[in-house]
Amino acid sequence: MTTSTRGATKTPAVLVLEDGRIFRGRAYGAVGETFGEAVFSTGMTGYQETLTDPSYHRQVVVMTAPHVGNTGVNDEDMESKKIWVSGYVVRDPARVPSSWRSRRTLDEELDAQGVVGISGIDTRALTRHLRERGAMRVGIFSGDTIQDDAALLARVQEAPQMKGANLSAEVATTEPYVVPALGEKKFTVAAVDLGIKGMTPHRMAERGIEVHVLPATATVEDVYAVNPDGVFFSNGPGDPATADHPVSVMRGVLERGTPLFGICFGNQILGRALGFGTFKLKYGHRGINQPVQDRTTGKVEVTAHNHGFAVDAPLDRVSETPFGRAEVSHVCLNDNVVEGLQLLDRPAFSVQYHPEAAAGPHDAAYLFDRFVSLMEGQRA
Ligand SMILES: NC(=O)CC[C@H](N)C(=O)O
Repeated sequence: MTTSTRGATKTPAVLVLEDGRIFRGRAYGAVGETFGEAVFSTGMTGYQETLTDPSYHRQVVVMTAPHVGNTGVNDEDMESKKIWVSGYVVRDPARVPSSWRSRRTLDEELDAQGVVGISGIDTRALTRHLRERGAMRVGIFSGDTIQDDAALLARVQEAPQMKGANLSAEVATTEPYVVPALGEKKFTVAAVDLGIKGMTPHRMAERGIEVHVLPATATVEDVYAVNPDGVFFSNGPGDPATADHPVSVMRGVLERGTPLFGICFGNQILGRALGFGTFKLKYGHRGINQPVQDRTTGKVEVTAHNHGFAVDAPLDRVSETPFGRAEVSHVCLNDNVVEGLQLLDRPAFSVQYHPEAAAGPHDAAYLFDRFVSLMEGQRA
């Protein structure tokens, strides 16, 4: 058990939404100011994985779970080397975390990494506001950065929008690296890192895959230089409409007919490579309790999500694309948003959600096995 050395801070903090709504609370984590897109996550657990998911870069995450920090921070559950959220909003922070794995409090960790947060606000009212009005820009200000409300609002309205943001290069590795297969090596996969979570190569390694993680700037030649049995495109932050380079690399992979799998941003890139559009959802899907139907089997799975954009593809028919026939393989049962795509004439598929399950239920783990089957099929 770790007890906070910081204690419950009394430093005032203000959260200002771009439409002028204001919430007042207390500083949580670092004291200062921050800006981003306000989004809410409905996960009751898994805050460490959320905070370190690079797809949250430039987003201020509002937790709908009222009590956050209960299990502190451990050294095992990070999905990348640092916290990527640009701000963190909680209602009631745990003062004394309790877990045998805890090493520090969440408050201390946020402070150590310079992440500005706010606590003690009505996160339910804030979430309802975002649900009605849509995701929007937000600023959090604490300590000396607090000015009069009009001045703070003007600052928020100057902050960059998420629509049109090209962010993969800001989070992805700059150097290639290899995640070795666990046990016998059966396949080699080139994984294009657009903001990859650590659990994803691990899930492949568990299946005998040696994963060559490549920078977001990798070319088709870089991908084939590792002599891959399959190619993977990762999750990542930003607007998929800006991801022209990965789209052209993916088209090169589809032309060659190498088995291909994409997750989240990777699904949006497959959508674009096939000629579909992408669009911004009103407030997105974030959490670990989202129902999805696999239309190829009819089975329903409960899944982890983190996306603010989606693919615009027809649900009711097979589409003709430059790479043959394609269909929507998965759909979200809450709102009919496209959650997966598959090609019928080539070994390629993707999902909009997170089968790596970090955090989240493991219902969708079969998708990694599907990728393995495609690679086995190619060898047969
Ligand atoms: N997790 C992801 O890959 C997110 C993809 C994209 N940035 C979105 O918000 O929809």
